[in-house]
Amino acid sequence: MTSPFPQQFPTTRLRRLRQNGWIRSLTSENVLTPSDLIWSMVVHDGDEARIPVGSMPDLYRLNVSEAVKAARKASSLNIPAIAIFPHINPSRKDETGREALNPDGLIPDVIKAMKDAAPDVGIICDVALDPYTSHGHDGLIDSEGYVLNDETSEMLVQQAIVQAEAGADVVAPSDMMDGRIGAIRKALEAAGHTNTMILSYAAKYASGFYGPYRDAIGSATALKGDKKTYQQNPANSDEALREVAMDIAEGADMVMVKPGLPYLDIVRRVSETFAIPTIAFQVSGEYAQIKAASARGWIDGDRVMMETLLSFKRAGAAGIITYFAEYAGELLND
Ligand SMILES: NCC(=O)CCC(=O)O
Ligand SMILES: [Mg+2]
Repeated sequence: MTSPFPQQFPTTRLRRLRQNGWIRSLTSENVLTPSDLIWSMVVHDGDEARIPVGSMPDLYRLNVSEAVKAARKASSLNIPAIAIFPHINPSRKDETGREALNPDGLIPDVIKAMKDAAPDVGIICDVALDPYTSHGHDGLIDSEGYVLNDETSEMLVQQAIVQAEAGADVVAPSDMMDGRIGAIRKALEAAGHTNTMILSYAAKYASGFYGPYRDAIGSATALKGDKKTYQQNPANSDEALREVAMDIAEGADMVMVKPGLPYLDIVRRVSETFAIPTIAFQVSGEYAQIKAASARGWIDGDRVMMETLLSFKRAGAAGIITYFAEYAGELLND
C-alpha cells in the first residue's frame, strides 16, 4: 500500500462528511464572499443613463451619474473594487487612440466622480488603446497592420499617468506589449505615484470569449484582423509563467489570468508558482453563455454563476473580475 492516503471502506466513508448542511459547511475548503469580487463596469460618455448591451443580457453601459450610484452600491455590498472600461463615442476614435491620453476624457471624469462618492471602493483602470482606436487594436499599427510594441508602450505609459493623476488606485495594462509594466512603474515613480498599484494582465489569451465585450465597448465592427501577434496562444501554459515572471520582475503588484474558466489550470499554476495575488477575469463570453443557457431554461443561471465564481477561488484566485459582481454580491449579502 503506497498511497499517502490509506483509506478503507467501510472505516472510511467519505459521504459521512456530506450528509447534511452543517457538516458540509464546516468542512468546506473554500468560500466565496463579496470581498472576492471586482465589479466589471462599462461606462459611456453620453447622456442616456443606462444603455443595454445586446449580447450581455442585464448588463448596461452606464453614464457618469449612474456609475457614481454603482460605486455607492459596491460600497454597500462590500465589493472592494470596480474595474472600469470605456465605450468611447466613435467620433473620438482615431488611428492612434489619442483620446486615451485626454485628462478631461471619460475615464478621468468617472474616476474622479466615483472616488468622490465612494472613496473606500478601489478603482481599477484598463490601460489599453482598443476602446479608443478606429481599428480596434490595443496599440499603434504600422502600414501592414502589425501592432508596434515600443511605440504602443510609450502611449500606455502616458495613459497610465493620466489615470493615476485622476485618482485611479490601480492601473491594469491589458494590452500584452512586452516591457510595458517596467516602463509604467518607472513613470509612476518619477511622477510621485509611488502607491499606485499595477495589476498586470500578464497572461491574456487570444480568445473567442471576448466577443460580447467588443460589442459592449463598440469595438466589434471596428476590429480588423485578430490579436494573435500579441495575446497568448491558447495552447500554451509554460509561456504564461514566463509572462508572469517578467511582469513581477518589472514591478507588477498583482497579476491577471484572462479568460477565466477555460484557463483555471493557468490560475492554479500562477498562484502556486509565484504566490502573488492572482486575479481571474470571468470575461464577457463566459457571462453571455451562462445568461443565454439560463434564459432558455437549460441551466439554473444563479447556481451556475455561483459555482463558477467559487471555482476561481478553488483554483487559487485572490479575486474575480466579473460582470456578475453586482448580482452575485446581492445574493451573497442576503
Ligand atoms: N480589457 C478588458 C477586456 O478585454 C474584457 C474582455 C471581456 O470581458 O470579454
Ligand atoms: Mg508580457
